[in-house]
Amino acid sequence: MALTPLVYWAQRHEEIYLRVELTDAQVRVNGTLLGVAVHLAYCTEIPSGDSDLYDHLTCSGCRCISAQGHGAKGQNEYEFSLEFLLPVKPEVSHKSTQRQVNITVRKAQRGWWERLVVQERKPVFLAPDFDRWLDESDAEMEIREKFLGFSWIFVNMTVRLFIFGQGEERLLWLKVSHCFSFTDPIISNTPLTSDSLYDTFHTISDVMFFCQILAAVEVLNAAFGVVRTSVIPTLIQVVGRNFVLFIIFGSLEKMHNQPVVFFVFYLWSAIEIFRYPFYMLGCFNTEWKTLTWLRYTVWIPLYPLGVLAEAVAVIQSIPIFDENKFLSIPLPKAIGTSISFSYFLHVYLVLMFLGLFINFRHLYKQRNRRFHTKKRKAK
Ligand SMILES: CCCCCCCCCCCCC/C=C/C(=O)SCCNC(=O)CCNC(=O)[C@H](O)C(C)(C)COP(=O)(O)OP(=O)(O)OC[C@H]1O[C@@H](n2cnc3c(N)ncnc32)[C@H](O)[C@@H]1OP(=O)(O)O
Repeated sequence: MALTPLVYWAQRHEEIYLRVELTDAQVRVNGTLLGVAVHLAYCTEIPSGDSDLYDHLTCSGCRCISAQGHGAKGQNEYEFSLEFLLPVKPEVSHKSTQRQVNITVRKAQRGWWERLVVQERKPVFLAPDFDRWLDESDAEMEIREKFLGFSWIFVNMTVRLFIFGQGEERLLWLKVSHCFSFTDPIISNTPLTSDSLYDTFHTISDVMFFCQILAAVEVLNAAFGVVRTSVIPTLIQVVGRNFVLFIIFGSLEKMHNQPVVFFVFYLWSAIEIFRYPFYMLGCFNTEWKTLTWLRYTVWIPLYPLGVLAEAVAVIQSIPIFDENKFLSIPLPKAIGTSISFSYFLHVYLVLMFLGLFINFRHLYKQRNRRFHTKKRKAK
């Protein structure tokens, strides 16, 4: 008689994770012993007979899953069936180890399920997977905090620009030309500390540090498949921003009063006030067309401008790193000098434009995928 293994589960908005405890499990598919694997079948109703019958079944609204394993130890057969609360997609991915089988099932519709199975009393072999467990509120809190942080930054900077910018003797073009002055980063260091363009770092940096540390979670989310996004573009985005924030601005006091900080922070936050609400609505299966359009369009001018502003910051920091030797690599006394960090910054400038190219292409594809799929569906 087949035994029922312990099955642990957790969910995200798009996926269900099942962890089947099946020590040394081996599985037969069509009679062949495949080693550690799992034999899954979907059906619209719980299968009554041999689940091999359901092996290649594809259905648009699958509701249940059955898995069958063959344990090497004691030659036990293992089997379980679950009838999901809501439909799931027919594709399934699974990974087996010596101790367990991890199964990922995609929900047919994004959303948070109140429980996993149709019946209100959960089967005895089913338990929450506390290693991966997230409440709906946990999943949304992270986006909400980043959104609130970036909104605060954006609104604060806009208000300060209007209030402190008024009555200013300097003309804006002069400020911008200061921002783009590569030769003497100290020129604009001293005057007008009340000017919003010059004291951005002091007023905004704490919140920006907080938001960008939190943004590192986006890479983990992508890497562990919590959200449907590519790891490389996310990594480039987070590493690129954090390099400028922590190394260029954070570690160099002389950069703190540079107007370029204003432009970089403003451009970064300008996209996030659309991106995070777009993700938040997505969590509730809701779409607001204007917001979707803004999320997938505003980056077109913002991304190149953002990278350009970052490049200006990097170029402005080069003479400072040369002067204070911070992060330079000391060489043996016989050679008697050190390798300045500015050499790395020159290489980084090239990497930035490579990163811009990769992410621009990624966002362009995301835009096409989003709008063209929608158009096809509408037809
Ligand atoms: C290897 C390291 C090398 C380092 C080299 C460094 C070089 C650095 C150079 C580049 C430096 C760039 C610095 C940045 C500058 C700026 O930011 S300038 C300002 C303008 N910026 C932008 O416009 C970029 C904004 N950022 C992004 O868009 C993303 O970070 C992205 C990774 C670039 C793209 O996002 P992505 O997630 O891939 O696309 P989406 O279509 O939005 O999402 C895909 C699906 O995933 C869902 N989703 C994603 N996140 C969440 C979430 N947190 N919660 C819920 N859902 C989420 C999303 O809804 C999509 O799902 P579907 O709707 O079902 O498709």
